[in-house]
Amino acid sequence: MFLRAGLAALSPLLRSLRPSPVAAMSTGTFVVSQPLNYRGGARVEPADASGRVIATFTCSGEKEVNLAVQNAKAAFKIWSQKSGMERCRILLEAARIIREREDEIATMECINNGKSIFEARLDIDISWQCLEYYAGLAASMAGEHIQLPGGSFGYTRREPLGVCVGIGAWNYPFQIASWKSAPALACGNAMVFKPSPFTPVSALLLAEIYSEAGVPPGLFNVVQGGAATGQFLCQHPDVAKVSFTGSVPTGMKIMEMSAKGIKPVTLELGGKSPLIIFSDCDMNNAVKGALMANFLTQGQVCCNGTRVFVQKEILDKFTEEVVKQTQRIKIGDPLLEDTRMGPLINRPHLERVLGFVKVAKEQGAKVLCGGDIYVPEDPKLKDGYYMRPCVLTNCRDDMTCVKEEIFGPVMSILSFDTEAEVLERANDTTFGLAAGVFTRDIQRAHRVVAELQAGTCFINNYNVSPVELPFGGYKKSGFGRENGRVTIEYYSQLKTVCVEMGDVESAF
Ligand SMILES: NC(=O)C1=CN([C@@H]2O[C@H](COP(=O)(O)OP(=O)(O)OC[C@H]3O[C@@H](n4cnc5c(N)ncnc54)[C@H](O)[C@@H]3O)[C@@H](O)[C@H]2O)C=CC1
Ligand SMILES: NCCCC(=O)O
Repeated sequence: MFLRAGLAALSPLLRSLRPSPVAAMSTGTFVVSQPLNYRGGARVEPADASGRVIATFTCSGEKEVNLAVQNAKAAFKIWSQKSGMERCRILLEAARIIREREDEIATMECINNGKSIFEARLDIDISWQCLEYYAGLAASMAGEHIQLPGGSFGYTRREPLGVCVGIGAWNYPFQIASWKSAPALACGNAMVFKPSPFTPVSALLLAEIYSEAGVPPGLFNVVQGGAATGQFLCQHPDVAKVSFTGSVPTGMKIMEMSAKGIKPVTLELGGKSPLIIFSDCDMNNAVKGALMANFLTQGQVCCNGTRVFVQKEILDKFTEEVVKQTQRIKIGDPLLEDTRMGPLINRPHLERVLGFVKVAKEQGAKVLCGGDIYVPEDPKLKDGYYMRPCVLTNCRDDMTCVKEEIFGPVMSILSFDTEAEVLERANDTTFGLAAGVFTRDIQRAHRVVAELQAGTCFINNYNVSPVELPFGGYKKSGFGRENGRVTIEYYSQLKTVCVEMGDVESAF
C-alpha cells in the first residue's frame, strides 16, 4: 500500500501506522495499529474517551489526562534532581537520534501534514538543533550571588516549574513539539503534549526518541484529542504552565483557563505580518524573500509576511518577477523530491482560503496568478486539498485579504511612497508576530525595524528560524518566547535565598 520510494526504508514504528485521512494528501500512507497516546514511557490506549472519535484514534478524556499528569509528576521528581550535565547528555542523545532518523521522521511529517519532503527535512533539522541548543544551556542554568551588609548574602536559584503542558497546532507538528519540550526538559520540567488532532502522529516519534535517549518514563507524554482534551489539561491543578501554539480565539480561552489556576502561559498565536520592500533593495533577494514569506508549508505559517508593501518605483518590476517565480512553484505529491507545495491541511481549510480569494476579488483585488484549485496529474491525488499559490494586486489596507489572517498561499501586494507612510500602515493591525524589510540602506533597515510593532523582525531575509534567536509575538500575536536563551525564563522560576551571617535584629 505504501511502497513509494523512500517509504520502504521506514522503521517498524512507521510501518505500524494504519491508513488515516491524511493519506488523501500525498501518495504515502501510514498504518496505525498501535495506540497514539504515550504515557509513562510507553504507547497506551486512553483510559477513557471525551466522547468524540476522530479518524482512527480516540480523544483522551479526563481520566487519561489525569494519568498522564500523574506519570509526568512522578518523572519530574527524578528528572528535576538530575544535574544540568546529566540532562544535557540525554537531550544530546535525543538530538542525535532525531538526526540519525531524519528521513524517516520527515517522511512521516510529510504524510502527517502535507508539507513537501524538502521542507519537512528542514523542520526536522530545526528540531534536533533545538534539542542540541537547550542541551547546551541545561548545564549553565544558574542564579546569582548578591553580597549584603555585614557579611550576609543572598543568592538565587533557577528552578523548574513542574509539569508543563504543550498544546500544538497542525502546521509544524514535530517542530512545535520540539520547541516546547526541549527548553521545558532542559530546565528540569516534565511535559504532557497534545498535538493537533489533524496531525497526531509525529509527536509520538519524539516521545519514543526521548525514551530511547534515557529520560525517565513519564517525562514526556502525548495525549491525543481536541478542544475537550486541551481543556482538561489546562484546568488540571497539577499543571504548572501551559505553552500554546494556535489561533487567537483558542489562545484567549487558554489564558482564561490558566488565569483561574494562576498558571503562566506562553501564547504563540496568529499574525498578519508586513513585509516592506524599498526601491533600493536587491531585487533578486527581495523576490525570493517574498516567496519565503508567503509560500512555505502552503502558506500555513503564523509569521508569514502576507502584506507585501512595495515602494512605487519598483512595483511593476517586483510584481512581474514575483508572479513569474510563483507560477514556477512545483505543486503535487509532497513526497516527491522536486515538489515545493503540497496540499492544504483539510478540505474546510482549503475552502476557507479559496473563500478569501473570492472576497478579495469582490472587493476589487486583482488575481495575478493562482487562487484556484489544483488537480495533480496523479489520479491518486485527485481528491487532495491542493490550490495554486496566489498573488493579489490592487489591494487596499481595508480589504479582508489584507486585514485577516488567511493561513494559506495568498500574497497581497500593496504599494507605498514613503517610509513614514509604510510604517504607519504596517503597524495598523492588532497582530504583531513578525515583520520584514528589504533595503540596501543599513541605517534605514535598523530605523524601520525599531519602529515596527512585531516580536520577530527580519532584515533582507524572511522566515528563517535559527534556534538561537527568540521567536514570539507582540499585541494579539501572543507573548512569551520560544527558542533562544530567554525561553529558559519561561520554563523556570526564580527562588531567592537570603542568608543572615549575624544576629537577628528584631523589631520586637
Ligand atoms: N504563532 C504561531 O506560532 C502559530 C499560530 N498558529 C495559528 O493557529 C491557527 C491554526 O491552527 P489551529 O490548529 O487550527 O488552531 P487552534 O487554535 O484551533 O488549535 C490549536 C490547538 O489547540 C487545541 N485546542 C482547540 N481548542 C482548545 C481549547 N478550548 N482548549 C485547549 N486546547 C484547544 C487544538 O486541538 C490544537 O491542538 C492559525 O490560524 C494561526 O493563527 C498556527 C501555528 C503557529
Ligand atoms: N518555523 C517557523 C514556525 C512558525 C509557526 O509555528 O508557524
